[in-house]
Amino acid sequence: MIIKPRVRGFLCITTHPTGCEANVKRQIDYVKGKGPIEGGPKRVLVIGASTGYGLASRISAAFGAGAATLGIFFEKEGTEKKPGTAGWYNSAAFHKFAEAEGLYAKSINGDAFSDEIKQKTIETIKADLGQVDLVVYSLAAPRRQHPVTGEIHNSTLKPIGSDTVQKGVNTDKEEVQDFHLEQATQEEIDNTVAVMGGEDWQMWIEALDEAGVLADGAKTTAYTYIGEKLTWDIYWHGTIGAAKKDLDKRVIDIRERLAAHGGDARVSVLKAVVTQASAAIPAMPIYLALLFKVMKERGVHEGCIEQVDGLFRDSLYGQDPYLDEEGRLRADRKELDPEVQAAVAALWEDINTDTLRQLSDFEGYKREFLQLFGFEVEGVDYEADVSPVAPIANLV
Ligand SMILES: NC(=O)c1ccc[n+]([C@@H]2O[C@H](COP(=O)([O-])OP(=O)(O)OC[C@H]3O[C@@H](n4cnc5c(N)ncnc54)[C@H](O)[C@@H]3O)[C@@H](O)[C@H]2O)c1
Repeated sequence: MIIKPRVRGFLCITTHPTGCEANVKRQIDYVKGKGPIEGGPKRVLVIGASTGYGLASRISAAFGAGAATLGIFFEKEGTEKKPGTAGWYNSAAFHKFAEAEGLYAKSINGDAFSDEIKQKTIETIKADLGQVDLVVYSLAAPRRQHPVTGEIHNSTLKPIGSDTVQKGVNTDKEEVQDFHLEQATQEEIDNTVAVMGGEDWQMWIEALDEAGVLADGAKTTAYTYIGEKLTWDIYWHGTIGAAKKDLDKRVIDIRERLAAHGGDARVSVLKAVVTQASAAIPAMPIYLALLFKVMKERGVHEGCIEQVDGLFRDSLYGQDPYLDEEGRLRADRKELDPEVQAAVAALWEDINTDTLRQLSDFEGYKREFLQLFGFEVEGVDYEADVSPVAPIANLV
């Protein structure tokens, strides 16, 4: 089959297996090029392991620290007629490369919010690894069925306290528009916290700990974004920010639990990057296009793998971690550099449909967006026939 991109809003409904494999390979090569991660983890569980920051975490652990990895994700397999999701192909490629180097890799495809998948994970760890010494929590989901109440919570991306008008780019028409965003109701805030807050992270750690599968000294981290004034209305001060603040609350108990066995729990703050999750956030595409322009000009542009590889080396397993006053690990320092933020803010003022391409790196944003789905990846022959059926070796 010849597969071409078909973009619908913030999604691309087709994916390219060869392009996804090339993306994974590039990330592996990046990590290997940096050399081994001193004192890195050896048995790692990654929840949300198939795309974005979770995939980069799995790659950093495996190819930087030589770790055995167990990955949890929710993806769709391709058929002869229809491509699967990008995370499926990424994982198939990850398994292929890991196994070629003799690295243990197993994956579980299912709903990480459920008790069933937590149990399956625990059984797999017991059978194969005994225990794990790092748990990365990198889920980004639009909904969650609560395992106790059975209730389905849907997350929303809205401001809190008042309606706002936010400049954004209509990615279909490629026009800059004002988007009117209605303030969230309390119910919407609560539902977003239920999906993207820390309860599920805490449930995971409690279940793993009670089953005795966390090694002495085990660490865990969950990822967050804070950003600066430009995105605060929609992010940090909005519904998703409320969920992220819940991580900051929950981490205290999680840390206490792990500290009892010499371990640690941290929220890690990562920079804004293009992922399937961030493409759905209003104002993020335009912010990213401006941020790319400014950070590329300064030679400090980074994507998922550069961020996570740095987080592992400098902070999670570094001698002198970048900690903030709240005890979070910070990998977003270059994005929040006041000079970078001031430059983005100045461009933001002047951006409109006519100046979109001149003032921002919208082309770079679009390319990275398509690359998430395996398109526009260098060195890939998109005219070549490709099978959408790609098995994942060692799927539990
Ligand atoms: N993208 C950014 O700019 C950014 C910045 C800082 C922090 N973060 C945080 O990083 C984390 C990961 O986000 P991302 O941007 O890499 O997202 P992503 O969409 O690329 O990845 C989400 C992952 O979660 C998995 N997943 C979703 N629902 C699931 C379910 N029910 N069961 C099992 N797996 C499920 C997916 O399969 C995938 O592996 C999030 O906490 C996000 O807030 C993202």
